[in-house]
Amino acid sequence: MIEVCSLVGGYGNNTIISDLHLNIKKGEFFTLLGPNGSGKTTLFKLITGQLPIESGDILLSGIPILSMSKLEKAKKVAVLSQEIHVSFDYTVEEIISLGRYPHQKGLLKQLSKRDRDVINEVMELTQVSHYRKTQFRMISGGEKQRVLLAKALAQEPEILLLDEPTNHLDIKHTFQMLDLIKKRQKEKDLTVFAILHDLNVASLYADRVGLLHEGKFLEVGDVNTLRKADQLKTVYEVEVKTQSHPTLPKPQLLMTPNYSEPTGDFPFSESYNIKQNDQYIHVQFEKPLKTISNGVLGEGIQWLQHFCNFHVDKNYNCDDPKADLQSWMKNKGIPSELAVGMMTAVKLKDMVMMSKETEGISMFVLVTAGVGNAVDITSNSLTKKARTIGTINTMLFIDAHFTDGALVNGYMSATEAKVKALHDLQVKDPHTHTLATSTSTDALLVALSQQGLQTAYAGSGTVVGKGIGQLVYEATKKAIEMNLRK
Ligand SMILES: Nc1ncnc2c1ncn2[C@@H]1O[C@H](COP(=O)(O)OP(=O)(O)OP(=O)(O)O)[C@@H](O)[C@H]1O
Repeated sequence: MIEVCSLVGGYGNNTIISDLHLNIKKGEFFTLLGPNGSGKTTLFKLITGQLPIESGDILLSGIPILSMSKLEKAKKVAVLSQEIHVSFDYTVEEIISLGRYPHQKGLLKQLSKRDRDVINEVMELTQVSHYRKTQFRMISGGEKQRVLLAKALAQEPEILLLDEPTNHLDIKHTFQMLDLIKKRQKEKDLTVFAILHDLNVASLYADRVGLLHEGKFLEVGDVNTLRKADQLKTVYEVEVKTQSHPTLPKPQLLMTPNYSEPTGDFPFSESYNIKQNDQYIHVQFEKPLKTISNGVLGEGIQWLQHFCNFHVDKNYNCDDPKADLQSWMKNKGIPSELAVGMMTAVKLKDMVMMSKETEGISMFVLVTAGVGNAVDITSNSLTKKARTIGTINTMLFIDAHFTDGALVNGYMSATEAKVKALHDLQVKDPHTHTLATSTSTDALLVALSQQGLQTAYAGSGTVVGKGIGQLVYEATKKAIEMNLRK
């Protein structure tokens, strides 16, 4: 649909694009990426015909652009560039009507019924109908952008060329505009070529991306190209870390500024405060800790500062435990967006706290344990809703610096230690009478100060993993023994 072969172009003697090849398929959403000055706009202008080609070819729908008349091109291609040139006092509707010009017939070039239908449709689509009679110059930059997109769509093009279409838009309108273009791409098999600066937005919408570097493609590929952090560092000269979007299989990039707050090590053992009463346990740190947890609140991997375990009645009706925890925390002045929230029917005075130092790494753990809902995870029987007191809640705090992998390792080590405690105490699944491996609603958090040298492993083959194992084992065993004695 768009074929670029051995393209060379630029400004007079200043060649910017050199020997560039690109093939964009019909119905594809292609995004051109690259740092300032890499040649994106120059390539865009070569494709739109605003700049003359020095050598090479550009074919649109199989036809060389040099052999296309202006009208022929306007029937196939619509352009939305950054520069807004509207010099007359047109209304919004009049501007959009200009998009129908290539399709109008006869000398008088009047709008037909079909033209009017298309104009109304694109106005509805871009949500600009309500200012159809307003002067174009009277609307905001973002609204102008939507009107110009409506004009481009009114052309009913096969190819849509966009130079930073979301430049003046806020987040809501950026996503609204790209959703709309995406919908049009899918419904009308529209081919989209877009320059975007925001790599994360590009990752969410593009089928393929091209990374332009000094007038040449460093790589053209699907959005997973953006997972290559080293390549992005070469091009953009910034440190990036690629992560996956939480709900979509798409990469998202996180930048680390060269500037960082002067932190300095904080004295771990003096930087927290524990509040414990019949209602709740609240561990508060002076600084956020990197935390992995399956808590009702604060789940996944996050930087968090408050760690809470709330007591509930054993008949507690947990329709919306998240909302309950948020409101309880609000009452206590705890910011729930920075907290892990757990619940237990175990009496909180039976909490066990233990600490340990392993090869200079300090750690401490808080465990509340009930085993009424003990489960053998390998058995077939599925436990119904828990009716008795029986949850093991574990909060483990470590003064160390773990990679994300080590964080997962640490989580495994703590879990393995809990299972060993259950086995050594011969806790059984009441349904199968086999040894239990957990209770049906256990919660665990492992929180790290992220101070000192980075550790990549924290499994059973490491000193820190063993330390976690021994500490969690001792504390869990003691907490279960207290519960069993009741
Ligand atoms: N009108 C011009 N005359 C001469 N050189 C130009 C002209 N416009 C751009 N250039 C040069 O061409 C090179 C590429 O510019 P271009 O605008 O294509 O980059 P870009 O990737 O679009 O950058 P940005 O992200 O900043 O918009 C730059 O070195 C620029 O100085």
